Order: sequence, then C-alpha cells, then structure tokens
Amino acid sequence: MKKILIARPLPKEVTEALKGCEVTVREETAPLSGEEMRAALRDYDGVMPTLGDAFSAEVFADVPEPRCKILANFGVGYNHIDAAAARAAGVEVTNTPGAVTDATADVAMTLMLMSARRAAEGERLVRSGAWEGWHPTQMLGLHLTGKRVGIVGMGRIGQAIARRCHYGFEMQVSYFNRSAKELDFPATRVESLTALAEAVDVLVVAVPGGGETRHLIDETVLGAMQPNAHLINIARGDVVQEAALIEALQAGRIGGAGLDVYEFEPQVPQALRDLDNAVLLPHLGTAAHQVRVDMGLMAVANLQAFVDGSTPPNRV
Ligand SMILES: NC(=O)c1ccc[n+]([C@@H]2O[C@H](COP(=O)([O-])OP(=O)(O)OC[C@H]3O[C@@H](n4cnc5c(N)ncnc54)[C@H](O)[C@@H]3O)[C@@H](O)[C@H]2O)c1
Ligand SMILES: O=C(O)[C@H](O)CO
Repeated sequence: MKKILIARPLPKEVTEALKGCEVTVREETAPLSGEEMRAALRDYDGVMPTLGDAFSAEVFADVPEPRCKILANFGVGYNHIDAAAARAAGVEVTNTPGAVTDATADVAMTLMLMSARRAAEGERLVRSGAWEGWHPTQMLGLHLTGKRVGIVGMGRIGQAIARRCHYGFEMQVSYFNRSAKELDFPATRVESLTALAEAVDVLVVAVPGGGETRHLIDETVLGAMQPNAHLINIARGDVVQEAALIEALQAGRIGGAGLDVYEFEPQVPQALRDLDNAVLLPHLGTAAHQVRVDMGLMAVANLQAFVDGSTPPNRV
C-alpha cells in the first residue's frame, strides 16, 4: 500500500478523502525542516507539501533515488519547490490552480481599498482613542472608481482582479504579461512594465514567484509610479524589491502599498511595519475554510490519481 505524507494539519474533509493508501498527517504548522524533507522523499511514495516547504535542488541531490514520486503541492504557487530538480529526480509536481483564484482576487481588492482609502491607518486612529471626530479634510484618500489599474501577470488571479476592477469600480484596465491574452472584458496590453507603472493609479502584482520574476518590481518600476499611486502585491514577496519599496514609501514617492506577501516571509521588516502608508496582511489570500477545503481536495485528486496509477490532473 502506498504511503502518503500530508505536511500540515488540514480540514478532515481533506485528510480523510484519500482512499487506498496509508496517510500520515504531520501535526505541526511550521514548514518541513531540511531533514524532514529528505525523510519525506526517502520514506513516502507521495507528499502533499505547501508554502515554505523548500524542496530545493540540494534536498533532491541528497536523496538520489527517492521513493517519493509526487509532490502534490497544496497551493497554486510552487516556487518553493525546485520543479526542474524534482523532474530530474523523477518526482512529479502538481498544484491547485483555480481553487484559489476568487479568494485571492478578493484579498487584492481588500488591499486596494484599504490602501487607497487609508483604512488601516483610520482603524489604528480609532483604536488609539485619538480620533477627534469627522471633518471635511480628515484622512483623504484616493477614490478608486474610474481610476486606472495596471495588472502585472494577467493569469487566472490577474483576470479575476481585473474583472472586479472593471465591473465593480469602472476602472480602466491595462496589463503587462508575457503574452497577449484573449479577455472577455476591455483591457489594454502594455509591452513595457515601466510604461504601465507610469500610467496607472494602482499597480497590482499577480505573477508567479521564482527566479524569473524576482525583483521584477524594482526601484526603476517603483520610480516610474505616480506619487499618489498604490502598489498591491498578492503574488510572492520577492517579486517586489522590498528595500526599494520601503524607501519609496518612506520618501512618499508613491501613495501607498497593500501587501499580502513579503520578501523574507514571515519576517516583515520593522521599517515596513512603522509605515502608515503600508497595509500589511499575513498572507491571507486563500484563508477561508471553503477555499482551503477546495485546495486540499484538488491536491488530494492529484495524489489519488497517482495512487490509482493514472495521470494527475494538475501537473505543473
Ligand atoms: N497571496 C496568496 O495567498 C496567493 C494565493 C494564490 C496565488 N498566489 C500567487 O499568485 C500567483 C499567480 O497565480 P495564478 O493562478 O493567477 O497563476 P497563472 O499562471 O494563472 O497566472 C500568472 C500569469 O503571469 C504571467 N507571467 C509569468 N511570468 C511572467 C513574467 N516574467 N512577466 C510577465 N508575466 C508573467 C503568466 O503568463 C500568467 O498569465 C501564484 O503563482 C502564487 O504565487 C498568492
Ligand atoms: O500559492 C498559493 O496558493 C497561496 O499562496 C497559498 O495559499
């Protein structure tokens, strides 16, 4: 009977769904240590890892002929797994596209509204007891309706964000993507990221993480943004050069930032935490029970196909 390791506690609907195999659920919420990852590759036929489980080339190199044949990632982003090294080691990688899309787009909109309308700052003011009452020039933010939004990475989540912006807020949508997209809503493709940054009121980052996109949003892109524009990142922390972002926010060179992810997650620099013009969420993109069940069942479907000897549906 095949042995499967689920690397984190998950809802019962997920952990009890796999059939015809022996399932171990690791009870800790912290990422797998290097030794745990090596043991997982050695001792299990399949593993359901997740964010933070850094299956690097070194980890694969230390286990030359792994018993494990599939890493069924819980989550769509799999930049914590060296997919090329996995493939070379004969380990298939799958992910959970689609299950995360709407929830993550909703958090992008939450951040967009919070940053533009200074909601976190306002909440801190009320909680501090220092609020002295409404007046016409108090805490004026950016009115989103009709503004220009630029989407960096017009994939599933990028499109879900763009739809919300277009239909919900009558915003004009532009985007930067590796290739042009056929879209069912109006949007203009811009071939230069800097030109997109310069042209919008809100720039939203929705590309996958990894070597190719590391620091895609660097000081040049941030420098091109308008002084009242907001940067929203729901993708991966290292897509944005965090030090350059902190400088831009400190100097007031951009209006604000709404972040769900961080370059050295879960470390969030004190300088960022000190800034009133930064809205900071703890990677909440998919944090809803129903979404986590859907993601889990998708990862289970990939594992179940492997256990049953068929092709997993979501190979990366
Ligand atoms: N904050 C969260 O909780 C959360 C939740 C889900 C996903 N995510 C992140 O969001 C990412 C996107 O998810 P998705 O389902 O929309 O993926 P997707 O593959 O559907 O979309 C990614 C888009 O980015 C484009 N792209 C890739 N590299 C690019 C580059 N170098 N330059 C320009 N465009 C590029 C692709 O062509 C594609 O259109 C995930 O990989 C994950 O890292 C975060
Ligand atoms: O990539 C993903 O799916 C998220 O970041 C984890 O929920």
